[in-house]
Amino acid sequence: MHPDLRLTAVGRRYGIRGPWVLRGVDLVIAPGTLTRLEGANGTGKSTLLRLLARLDAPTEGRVTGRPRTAYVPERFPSALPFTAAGYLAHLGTVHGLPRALAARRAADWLERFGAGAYAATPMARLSKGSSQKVAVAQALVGDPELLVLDEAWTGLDAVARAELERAVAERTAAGGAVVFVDHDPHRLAGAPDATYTLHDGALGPRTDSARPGAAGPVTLVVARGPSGGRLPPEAVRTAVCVEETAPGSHRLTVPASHSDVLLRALLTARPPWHVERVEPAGAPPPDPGSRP
Ligand SMILES: Nc1ncnc2c1ncn2[C@@H]1O[C@H](COP(=O)(O)OP(=O)(O)OP(=O)(O)O)[C@@H](O)[C@H]1O
Repeated sequence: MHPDLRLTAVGRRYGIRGPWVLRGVDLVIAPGTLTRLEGANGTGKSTLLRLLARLDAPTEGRVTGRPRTAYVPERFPSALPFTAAGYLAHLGTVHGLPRALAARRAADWLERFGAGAYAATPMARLSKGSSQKVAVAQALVGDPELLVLDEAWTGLDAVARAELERAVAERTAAGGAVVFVDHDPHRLAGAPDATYTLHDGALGPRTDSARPGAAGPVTLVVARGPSGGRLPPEAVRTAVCVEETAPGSHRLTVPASHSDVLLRALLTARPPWHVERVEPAGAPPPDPGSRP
C-alpha cells in the first residue's frame, strides 16, 4: 500500500449550516496496520470510515493517498439482482480479477464463511446472517490494500466471526491496512496497533501502544527453521515478540487472534519451518519489542 492514507485537519458536516460531526481530524493509516475506532453512538465513527474509504469527501481539510480500498458498510444493501456467488464474482472483476479467478475466489470466500450452500441463492432471498457473510466476502474478494469494516461482525455466526478475524490478520500480515469499528470491546483484543476514540467531533489520542499486542490474550509458538533460514516476513509482521533462543530456534509471541496466520506463514515457507510447540500464554510479554 503506497503511500500512507492521510487525513489532515479534516472536518465534515452535513448541510451548509449543519453541526460539525468531525473537526480537526488528523490521522495516518500506514500499510500493515490494524486500527480500531471507538466512540459513543452518533460520534461520527461511520462518517470517518466513509471518509477513509473515499466514499465521502471532507467539508474541510485534506485526504491524501489512494490505496485500493474495500468497505463493509454498517447496512449492506442486500436486495441486489444477483446470486450470492454471481455478485461476488462480479465484484471480483470490478477489482480487476480475470473472470474465472473472480468466480473461484467468490466460491472460496463463501465456503470460508460457511455460506457455500447459498452460492446460487438470489441475494434478496438470503437470511440476514447469510447476507452479512456476502457483505464481508465482497470486501475480501479483491485482496484490498485497505479494508474498512463498519460493525462487520454484527449478524455473523461464531464460525464466520472467527473467520473474519482470521481474514483481518491475513490482510495485515500481507501488508494491507485494516480499520474497524465494532461494538464488542473484545473484538481482536490485543491485535490493534492503535485505538482512537471519537468524542465531540474530535479524534482522541491513540490509546494503545504503538506496538501491536499491547493487551489481550497471546499465543506462544516455538519454531525451528532451516539452517541459516530467516523467519518469513509475514511471521515477523504478525508476531509481537520474536526471540532467537538457540541458533535457528525461535520463540514467537502473537495475539491469539493472529496465531493461525503466523502458523500458516511458518508452515508454508519454503523450506517450511518446524513448529515445535504452540500454547496459550495469558498476558503479553512485559517487553514485546525485541524483533530481530
Ligand atoms: N448522510 C447524512 N446526512 C445527515 N446527517 C448524517 C448523515 N450521516 C450521518 N449523519 C449524522 O452525523 C452524526 C454522526 O453519525 P455517524 O453515523 O457517523 O455516527 P456513528 O458514531 O457511526 O454512530 P453509531 O454508533 O450510532 O453507528 C449523527 O448525528 C448522524 O445523524
